[in-house]
Amino acid sequence: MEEKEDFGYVEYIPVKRRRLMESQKFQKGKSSTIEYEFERSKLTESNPSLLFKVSQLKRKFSEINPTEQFIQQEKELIEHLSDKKTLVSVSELAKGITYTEPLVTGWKPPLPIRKMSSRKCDSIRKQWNIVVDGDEVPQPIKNFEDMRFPEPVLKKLREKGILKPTPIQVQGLPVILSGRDMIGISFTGSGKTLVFVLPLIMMALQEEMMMPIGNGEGQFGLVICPSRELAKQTYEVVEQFLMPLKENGYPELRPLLCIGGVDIRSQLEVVKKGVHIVVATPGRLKDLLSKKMMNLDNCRYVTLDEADRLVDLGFEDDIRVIFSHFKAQRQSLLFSATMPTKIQNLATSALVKPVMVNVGRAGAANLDVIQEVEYVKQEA
Ligand SMILES: Nc1ncnc2c1ncn2[C@@H]1O[C@H](COP(=O)(O)OP(=O)(O)OP(=O)(O)O)[C@@H](O)[C@H]1O
Repeated sequence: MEEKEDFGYVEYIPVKRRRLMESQKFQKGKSSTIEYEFERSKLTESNPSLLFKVSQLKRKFSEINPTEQFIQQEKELIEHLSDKKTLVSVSELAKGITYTEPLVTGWKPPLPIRKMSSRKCDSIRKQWNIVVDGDEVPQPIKNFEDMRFPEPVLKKLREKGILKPTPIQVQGLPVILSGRDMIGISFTGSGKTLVFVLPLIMMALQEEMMMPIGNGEGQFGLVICPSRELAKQTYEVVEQFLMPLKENGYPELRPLLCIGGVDIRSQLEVVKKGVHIVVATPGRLKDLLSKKMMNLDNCRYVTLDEADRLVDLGFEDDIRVIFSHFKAQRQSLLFSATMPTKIQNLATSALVKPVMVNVGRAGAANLDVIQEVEYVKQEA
């Protein structure tokens, strides 16, 4: 009985599988090499290997001169490298959070400056060779007093012989004090350190007054530098302004220099007491964050100093890891001497409605500028 039933049984084959079997029958007899080539070319189109990309680039560049080749190559490679990478934290990515509005600070310039017309602002910028870009750019301010720094800070500036702000300070300080994200393009020695250090100290003071940092708690502000030397110099500038504030009855702010080559235990001792401001190089900072010896839970202000060097030295991935530790929106500042595509990509992914302040020297080395050298015969 059972046998009879089995004999008449026709197994049901789903339509999808049937189609597949039909197509396999059809494909039989065709050369397997052709199939393989076809599949391979499909794969190469959708996900080309590095070797394939390089051979394509080489073919493309054989017809253009070496300078154009270099610029084109750099552009293409940067595009491939920076395509999908963004500077946001893991939790932000997971929750689909994107910030659309800048942070608000309690800082406001005096009324006459707030009332300054945009024409007047433009004429000041022109006079100081400042180029700006962005929405609702805060007014430039031509003296430190109107920036409303506390007296101990103003006194320290005077002691250092710093009487009038430099162009990047005239525009950069009001932008940052008002809470905006900023891209600062300036050359070495333009006075940019104070542009991010002074608002950092003001912000940390304000936060400490509202909610003091407890033992073992993390910092309000972070500066990331490409070298230990630069980090040390920046840390010293921070210290110079914290001292007079403390002496004049302001809350104590503890800074930390977080760099490689220094005994990690001494850095952890400072962390235990709770730190307000950290000046770091990417490697050591990433290390401490990954080992959970430090966190960015309270951090709401971050500066990437010399961003072009940070990228050139290969710290881009470390910076991404560091940014993945943020828990909330922060004010982000990026300083660079040049603005090649890779820095633009970094800025776009990290900043919210940024203001760009450019006081770069005319003719400074830049990817958009082709520099040609012509050799001439010396006349007798
Ligand atoms: N407004 C100012 N007036 C006079 N001197 C200033 C002013 N601002 C900064 N300085 C001084 O100029 C020097 C260079 O400033 P700073 O280090 O901030 O420049 P920088 O652009 O950060 O340069 P670098 O790229 O070398 O770090 C410092 O000694 C600083 O104290």
